[in-house]
Amino acid sequence: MNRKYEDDSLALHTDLYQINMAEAYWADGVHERRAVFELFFRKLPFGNGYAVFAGLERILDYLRNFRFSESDLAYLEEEVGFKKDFIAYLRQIRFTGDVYSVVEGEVVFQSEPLIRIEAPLAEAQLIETALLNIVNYQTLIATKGSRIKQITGDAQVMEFGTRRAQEMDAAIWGTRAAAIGGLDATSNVRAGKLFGIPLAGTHAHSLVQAYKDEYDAFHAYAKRHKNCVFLVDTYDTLKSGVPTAIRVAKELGDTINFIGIRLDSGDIAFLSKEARKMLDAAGFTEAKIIVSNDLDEYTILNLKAQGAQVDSWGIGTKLITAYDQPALGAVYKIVSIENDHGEMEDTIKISGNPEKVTTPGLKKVYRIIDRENGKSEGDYIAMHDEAPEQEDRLKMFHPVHTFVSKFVTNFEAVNIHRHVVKNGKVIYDSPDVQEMRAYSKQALDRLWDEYKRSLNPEEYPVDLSQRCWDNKMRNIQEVKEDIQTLARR
Ligand SMILES: Nc1ncnc2c1ncn2[C@@H]1O[C@H](COP(=O)(O)OP(=O)(O)OP(=O)(O)O)[C@@H](O)[C@H]1O
Ligand SMILES: O=P(O)(O)OC[C@H]1O[C@H](OP(=O)(O)OP(=O)(O)O)[C@H](O)[C@@H]1O
Ligand SMILES: O=C(O)c1cccnc1
Repeated sequence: MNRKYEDDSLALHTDLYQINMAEAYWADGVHERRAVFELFFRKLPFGNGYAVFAGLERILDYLRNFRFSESDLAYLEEEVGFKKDFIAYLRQIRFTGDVYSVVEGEVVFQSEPLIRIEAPLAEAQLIETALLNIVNYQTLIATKGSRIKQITGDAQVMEFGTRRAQEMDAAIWGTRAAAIGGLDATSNVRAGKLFGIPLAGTHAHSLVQAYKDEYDAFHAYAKRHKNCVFLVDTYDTLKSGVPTAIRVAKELGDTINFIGIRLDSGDIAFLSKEARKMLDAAGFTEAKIIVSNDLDEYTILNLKAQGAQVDSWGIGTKLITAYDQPALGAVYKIVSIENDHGEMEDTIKISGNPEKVTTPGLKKVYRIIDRENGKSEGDYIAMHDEAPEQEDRLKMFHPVHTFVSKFVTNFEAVNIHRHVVKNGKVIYDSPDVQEMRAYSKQALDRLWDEYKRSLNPEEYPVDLSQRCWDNKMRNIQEVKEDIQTLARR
């Protein structure tokens, strides 16, 4: 397409209001003030007891390349109406701040900062939308993938969703996120190439229809493919598909690896049990039964309860589109800003809903791990200069229902963030997706089962330190007093 402005940067992948705010900061001379922003979500998705973080690699790439291209600047000036002096400022802007983030595959929870940005105010503001865009989607899909994997256990799960994803970017990054969450393979070849995710796949009904009958289709496929999975539901699964697959597998013997069959319609529980009997009776006891068709963790759980004989699951639409909850709802909030005297000052956003009141100040998040059993007791948000790892006894209390509290002893307090960008330079090398997936599995092993069940899990504690809580209350009080003073004027 012949566009007037080339699509050659991601700097405009933002909301107009971010640029408008940056202009106000710049015109007022406060754009360079140090600011701290936190990215977090308030409610776990899918009614799950945890989420799996994903998106960091793309964020780092975005920050590394953050700059307004000449076509961006031309567009902003010519079409949106920004003035030349501000355009000149935008021309030279780069991301020069610091970023602290949890790693991809990390198990994360509600109301805790996943990413902390410490940067000049205007820079931190301009990157908000892209960061949220990336984390909201990727973390959502990684979590959905992890939820599915909790139900399927060791059985192979393949990601089949590209055709149904919300466009190409979603397919690619969603596939990657699903793999981080635990999926074993993908049918998306580009995702295999880019991220090293193992590829898997069978064939479609069109192959059978192109040859008219299953016998010829399976033979044609087997001529060029050693590993064969035959799709058996084009005409009649039990009368035609399965018997033909068995016949072709017998005829071809050792010349192929008859991996098994795929079922893609009908009553999966019934058909899989019948197919299993037929395969076993024919001597193909090792042949696998692969199923697909609008599956998600709920159908899979139900199918397993019905005794479905399934070795491998192919999951598309409901995973890649996060069908039952299309948005994570992560937000990006300022918690501290440099004042006129060059000191950092906490800032708070008040809301009638206590869960929406932000927690001010520069903070760190610790995972409190029981030294005896290695399990996570909860996450603990403390002011940056506290050192919970040096305490013997830690009081943990619910940030809203403060009477819910407990003391922990004999624990390890692990800072869950890594310093990933320093003075604008990326200092963290993302591991490959398979490592992230393994890391996520390990992180989940440290969670009690009560937090991992797919239905009505227990709420994992994400608590504030006493100082953090006191600081929050003080900030609320100060805002109230300021409002009263204003009202008296
Ligand atoms: N035994 C079962 N118990 C519960 N759900 C099942 C069972 N078997 C299949 N399903 C699910 O029921 C839904 C059936 O959908 P639908 O009626 O559209 O499929 P179909 O008519 O069999 O096949 P298609 O329309 O794709 O050719 C799918 O989500 C499938 O995963
Ligand atoms: O069902 P999903 O979880 O989205 O998995 C991907 C689906 O894609 C293919 O279907 P196809 O595009 O041929 O459509 P159909 O099977 O629904 O007719 C495949 O046969 C799966 O059914
Ligand atoms: O390989 C498969 O079987 C496949 C791939 C994409 C979508 N549905 C099925």
